[in-house]
Amino acid sequence: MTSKTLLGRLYAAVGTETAPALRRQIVRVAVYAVLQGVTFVLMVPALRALLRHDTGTAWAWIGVMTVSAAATLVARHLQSMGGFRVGMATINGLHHRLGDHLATLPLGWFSADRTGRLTRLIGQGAKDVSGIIAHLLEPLLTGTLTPLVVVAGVFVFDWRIGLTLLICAPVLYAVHRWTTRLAERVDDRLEETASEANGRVVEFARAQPVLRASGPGGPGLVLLDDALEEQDRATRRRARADAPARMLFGLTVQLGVAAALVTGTAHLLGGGDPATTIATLVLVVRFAEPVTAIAGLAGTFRSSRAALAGVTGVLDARPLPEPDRTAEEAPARTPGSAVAVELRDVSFGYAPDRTVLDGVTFTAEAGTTVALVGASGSGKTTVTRLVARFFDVGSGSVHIGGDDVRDLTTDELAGMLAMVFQDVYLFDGTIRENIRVARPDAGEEEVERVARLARVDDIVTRLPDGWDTRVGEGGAALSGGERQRVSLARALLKDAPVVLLDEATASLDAENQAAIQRALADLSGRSTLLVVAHRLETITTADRIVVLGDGRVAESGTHEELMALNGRYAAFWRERNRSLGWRLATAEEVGAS
Ligand SMILES: Nc1ncnc2c1ncn2[C@@H]1O[C@H](COP(=O)(O)OP(=O)(O)OP(=O)(O)O)[C@@H](O)[C@H]1O
Repeated sequence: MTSKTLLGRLYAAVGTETAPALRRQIVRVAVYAVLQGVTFVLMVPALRALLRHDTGTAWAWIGVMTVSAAATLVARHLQSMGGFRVGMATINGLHHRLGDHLATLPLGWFSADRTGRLTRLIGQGAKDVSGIIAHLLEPLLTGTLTPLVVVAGVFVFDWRIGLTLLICAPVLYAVHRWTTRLAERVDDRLEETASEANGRVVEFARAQPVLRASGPGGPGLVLLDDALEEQDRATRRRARADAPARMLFGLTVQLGVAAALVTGTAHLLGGGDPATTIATLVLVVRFAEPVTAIAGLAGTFRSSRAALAGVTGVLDARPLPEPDRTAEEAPARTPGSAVAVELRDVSFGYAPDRTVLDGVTFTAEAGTTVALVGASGSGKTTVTRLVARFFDVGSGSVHIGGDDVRDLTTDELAGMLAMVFQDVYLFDGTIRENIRVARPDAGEEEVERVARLARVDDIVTRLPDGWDTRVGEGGAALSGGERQRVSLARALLKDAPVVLLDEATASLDAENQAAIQRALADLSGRSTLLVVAHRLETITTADRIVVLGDGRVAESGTHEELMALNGRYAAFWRERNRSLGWRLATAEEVGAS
């Protein structure tokens, strides 16, 4: 990445709030870089006068140089303080910008791997971006502006040496670009292998029960080993690529200096003024210092580039289009009353070449319970995600209360829905706080009522500090079924017009089954319930069953109607009953023995 695109991206990333402060900081650093160059240049007339034994003129120039050096020091102090200040403001600003932007992104954007990368981005990434301002701006500008001022000064004193340096500049730039590109290629590979290795380590830790069952040296360990070895190889390749790149750049700079020396010496031998030439050549050496410093920072440049790319990648993610109207123009609605959910000829695929839903049409009338049934992968969960607008449909439309979900703002849609999905997230707070998230102004009795209905009170009595027990990050202190019960309590408290429920696929214990049943009974009538149903009880008691197959609605009706049809649903039902019967029989046998 060139300095220009780095700065351009930096501007875009920090946003309009921090951009003016960043601009001022760039000016501060630029003033410092130019002053530093001017101080270097002032050395030439001072040195020339000394070489000519003209002490009076020399002292005058040394005086001017001292003033310039003092100004450089002040500028340096101001830019370094500014760098720190603007860097801190950038971290804060980026956290807010990322937070605000994330809140507008479709829920479907938050896949597991993205969420993993986001954690790193918000912590380390924001720091790395602010590091560009605090630590990279200075070498970047002093590595370009200071040498430019030096070259201009050299021109004033000896145009031949100046011209030699000017000819070297594009060569230097080309070599810098070339070596950077080479190193970037190795870097990309290193980044890839590091991500792969990180993923494998997490997988290795998470999949311990499975891996242990497959014995030592099992496939998990082999995969992790391979990933770590690949990362190791990439690290060594980078070290091998880095050193020659840096050496090549340093060599080019030295060649430039040597060319200037040769030009100067030739001029001297041809009868040029020795004082001016020698003083100018001393200045040339000054030209090399900041330029060479840039090469030493190549690695930092590249990691900053990666951090910036990560941040801009998130900030560039497109939010779902919001309707172009004010809150007052929102469709009128009776609060708390159930509304119909309708899918009209909906087609959708996660990837363009793979259709998951292909012309799905059905209606869940207001206040009814609709069970979505179908083979694994038939798109049941996808239907609920489209209703909640995790993604927008490919074609067709989804309506809630008669309105296309795309015509509702994110807040309006969120206000109408309660979601009880399998991957329930609980905040690291108490259970009470976790339920209350659904409706912060709910009274104490109401919270306790819904907790009883979802049988959260049973969980509470088992916990060491009862209601005040913290549940750990993500609800780690609770089992999956218990987390879902807290989530059910949230849905009950929210009393949303539409409730989307993804029943656990794993067979539930009696307590969790009872919790779901009571919650569903409480919600039915008051809310429209769309349930990805796995339990036979939920399915048979639903007002309507929608059977998905081959991306379409294969059958739809009540349990009795579908059984009479003797099609896909009847086959599914017989199959489920058989497996359930087998399980019950086994349980009885176990009990009898
Ligand atoms: N985030 C995703 N990205 C890409 N493909 C996905 C994603 N989520 C689901 N799919 C694919 O879409 C298809 C439908 O998945 P969906 O989860 O809706 O099925 P389901 O009927 O709910 O399955 P199950 O009963 O096993 O939960 C599957 O082939 C699945 O692999």
